[in-house]
Amino acid sequence: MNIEIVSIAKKEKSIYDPLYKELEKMISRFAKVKDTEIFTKDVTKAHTISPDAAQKAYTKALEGYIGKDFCITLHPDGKLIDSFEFSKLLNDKMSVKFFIGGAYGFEESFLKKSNSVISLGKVTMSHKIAKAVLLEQIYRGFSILSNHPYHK
Ligand SMILES: C[S@@+](CC[C@H](N)C(=O)[O-])C[C@H]1O[C@@H](n2cnc3c(N)ncnc32)[C@H](O)[C@@H]1O
Repeated sequence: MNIEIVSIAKKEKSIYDPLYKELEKMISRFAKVKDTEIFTKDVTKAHTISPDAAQKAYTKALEGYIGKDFCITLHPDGKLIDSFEFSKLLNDKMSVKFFIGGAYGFEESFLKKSNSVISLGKVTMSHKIAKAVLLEQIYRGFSILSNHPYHK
């Protein structure tokens, strides 16, 4: 199975990189994870204009990715699900794409194009922390599906 995490984020070194690597290694027995970070010139410019302009720029930057495969968008106001429901989203899929937004989140039209819009909890996290939590839930989800003791 292939998983791609597409984030509105600058391609730069992060203190979380070793954690991402470790979690991706754990997941690798179940799926291959591709980590795609996108931050276009339009996004940089839109950030100086308004939150609406920023959201529109995110949609434009991500339009080549949404609509292909099973698309799951992470959004603080999305459907609050537990790890068992999360695991069902991974079940029987060849390719899944997860989307993590920028500082201003997603515009409604982008959310409507997603197959599923989920919340990882009622708190708002930075995109970098959201990616770490997402990776851990992906590993936990596969552990649930394969009855591996990690999830207990
Ligand atoms: C800094 S947050 C954006 C906050 C923005 N005010 C909003 O309402 O979406 C950046 C990204 O991290 C992800 N994120 C942060 N907290 C989340 C949560 N509790 N559940 C799901 N995704 C979350 C989302 O993809 C979000 O677009």
